[in-house]
Amino acid sequence: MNTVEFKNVAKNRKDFTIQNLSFTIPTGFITGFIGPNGSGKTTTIQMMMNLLQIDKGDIRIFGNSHKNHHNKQRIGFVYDDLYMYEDFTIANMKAFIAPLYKTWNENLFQRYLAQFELPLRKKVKKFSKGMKMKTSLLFALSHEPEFIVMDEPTSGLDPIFRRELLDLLQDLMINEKQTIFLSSHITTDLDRIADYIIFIYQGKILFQKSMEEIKETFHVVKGKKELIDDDTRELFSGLQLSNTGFQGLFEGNPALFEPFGQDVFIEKATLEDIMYFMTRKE
Ligand SMILES: Nc1ncnc2c1ncn2[C@@H]1O[C@H](COP(=O)(O)OP(=O)(O)OP(=O)(O)O)[C@@H](O)[C@H]1O
Repeated sequence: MNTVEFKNVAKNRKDFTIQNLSFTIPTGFITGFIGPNGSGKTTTIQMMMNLLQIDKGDIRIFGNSHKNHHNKQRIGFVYDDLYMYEDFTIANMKAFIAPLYKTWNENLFQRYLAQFELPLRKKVKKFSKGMKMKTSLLFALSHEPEFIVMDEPTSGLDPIFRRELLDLLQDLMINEKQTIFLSSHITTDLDRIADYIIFIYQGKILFQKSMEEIKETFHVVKGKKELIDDDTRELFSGLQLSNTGFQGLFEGNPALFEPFGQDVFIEKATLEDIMYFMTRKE
């Protein structure tokens, strides 16, 4: 079952185009959304949250149109821009936000407030970036959403809280109905917690795969430069040549390289390797 379905979505911005964007977010899993700067992650999330009009295509959330305002009750949206609330304190924000949600859980709010060590009576505009992210997370989680959407939640967080956040997300998954979608540059975070990865580059989806499949099929192959010719070059999704050697990203069964014996060195690719090689311009 899918919580979200994008079908052939198109959007033209000034110098940026998204065409035929199709992907799904499976229910009950953590899906990571990766791509280099400016590849369209925030644009995609804004379209999903109906903050940005789409030009063409169809977006479904919980099987409904993404414009259905009842969806909001069931979604927790986390982002670090709280510009609407700059002059509010967390106490003011709660008075405003809590009544909007039928499923508001005050005990949970108090628990996260203490856990995140946030001040109740300080103005949001005096918060650091990390504190704003924590505040957004606090409100998103306190109404017990089925679907949590996070745009770069770990950027601006110190490594200790980043770790805590990732642990918290994993704990949330114990309740199997929950679905999490998060964009991140920090691919090591996703290596740790994601079940699925969607990779976007220049407004196009390069792939959507399970972490298991990624770990099985993507490898970095290293060896001497002489091994690269027109035929072997074709094997790689991205290649880096130095004076003496090469490194390339290979997708498929690495047994293919067995005949090369000690002449090549093969290791499993990390998400960072995959992003690096697949977006390399030779
Ligand atoms: N308000 C806007 N009007 C016009 N173009 C925009 C606007 N916001 C973003 N863009 C353009 O859309 C493209 C995609 O940006 P987007 O923020 O979606 O990428 P991203 O993958 O989230 O990047 P990052 O990782 O840097 O946050 C960029 O070329 C950007 O210049």
